[in-house]
Amino acid sequence: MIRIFLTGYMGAGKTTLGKAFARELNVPFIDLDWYIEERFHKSIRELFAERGEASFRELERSMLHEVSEFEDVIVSTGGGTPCFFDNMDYMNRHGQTVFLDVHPDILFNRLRVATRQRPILQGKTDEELRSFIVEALDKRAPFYSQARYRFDAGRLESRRQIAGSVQELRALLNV
Ligand SMILES: Nc1ncnc2c1ncn2[C@@H]1O[C@H](COP(=O)(O)OP(=O)(O)OP(=O)(O)O)[C@@H](O)[C@H]1O
Ligand SMILES: O=C(O)C1=C[C@@H](O)[C@@H](O)[C@H](O)C1
Ligand SMILES: [Mg+2]
Repeated sequence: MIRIFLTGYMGAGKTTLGKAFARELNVPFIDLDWYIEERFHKSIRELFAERGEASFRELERSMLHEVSEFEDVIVSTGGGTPCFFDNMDYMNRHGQTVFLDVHPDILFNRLRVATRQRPILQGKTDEELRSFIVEALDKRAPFYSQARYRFDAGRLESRRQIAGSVQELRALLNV
């Protein structure tokens, strides 16, 4: 049985790598953000706006529990998922966990072109975004570091790099 949770900050590559990894292993892929959006027929941005973050986190936790029941699955979590409740511990008990560790400069370059659909980053200037990322990584490090594996996902900028990263991840997890 393969049940793997990919965690990491926004833009770390959870969705990109998770999708490619699942295809390689021939197991279903679930992106927790997409799963929530489908279930509630609303975007993450709308859910944040309508319910507020605290209520979103409750809902995210219950959806995490739901997808953790599946056998043979690659789950890409939301960027904040590991940092609330006992979610990290829960994932460690239910499968293999990976922290996609990416340098803040790379995250900045990836995220500055895509802040619109990410409610937490919306409306920030470049300088605000840069320091926000550094501070958030600092705050979240104690949670992300509880993942069983750490993987450098800094090379996802082309199909070739994604394919290479998939092979490296496969070797790390021995699957
Ligand atoms: N087809 C592609 N071609 C080139 N680069 C890509 C492609 N797909 C993804 N990337 C790169 O991978 C980065 C990681 O994005 P991704 O959406 O996978 O992160 P994430 O961890 O899922 O973020 P979030 O928590 O916001 O959902 C992108 O910003 C982009 O730089
Ligand atoms: O880092 C975060 O807190 C978030 C990341 C996204 O995946 C979404 O789950 C949402 O935008 C919150
Ligand atoms: Mg994603």
